[in-house]
Amino acid sequence: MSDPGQKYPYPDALRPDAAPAPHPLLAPLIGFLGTWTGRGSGGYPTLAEEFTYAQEVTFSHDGRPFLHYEARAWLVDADGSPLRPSARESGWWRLQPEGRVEALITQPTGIAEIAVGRAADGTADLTTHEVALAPTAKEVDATRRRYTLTDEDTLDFVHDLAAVGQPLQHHLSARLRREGRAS
Ligand code: HEM
Repeated sequence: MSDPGQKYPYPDALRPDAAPAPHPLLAPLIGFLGTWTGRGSGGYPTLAEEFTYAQEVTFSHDGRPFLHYEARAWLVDADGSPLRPSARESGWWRLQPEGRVEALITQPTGIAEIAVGRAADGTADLTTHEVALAPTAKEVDATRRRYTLTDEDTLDFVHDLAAVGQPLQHHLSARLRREGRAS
């Protein structure tokens, strides 16, 4: 009989050379696997001030053709000291043939996004397919998320936002470094 106390037997992998072998459809984004940390800045016309933030982003896989995505940001002061927790989100990036991506991303602010786009050679460009809002969430109409591996240890991220009556425009940019590498 199987042991009812057994742990989940299929842990996620954070590296392409770790088990399980990555699914071939992950190939365009294989360089995204791992944990990334870095700094960014952001703003929006409705906000009184620009802000600086730090972020930790993780992409992992379990051998199937999707990535598990997790991101946590916190606001920092000019010295980089933490001020308070900020945006968090997690989800699934489903890789399709020809580098097509379908991403499902949810946030504790009551926003659930489905974004679609393309991945190729260490870049991903995703735009909103649908947004679903919890009754008390802020109004978000669309986003565009661009990720670029500028080298194997550097991931640049730009996020545009159409929300609270404003047209699609810049909300965030960040440069993330692979965890464990000098910044
Ligand atoms: C690294 C990730 C992010 C950071 C650091 C960040 C930071 C901020 C900050 C500091 C504010 C001002 C309100 C406050 O102080 O909390 C804000 C507002 C907002 N953000 Fe973000 N954000 C992030 C990601 C996102 C994402 C992914 C979305 C939507 C999909 C989003 C949508 C909004 C909206 C709708 C507002 C409210 C604007 C308003 O009411 O005027 N943010 N964000």
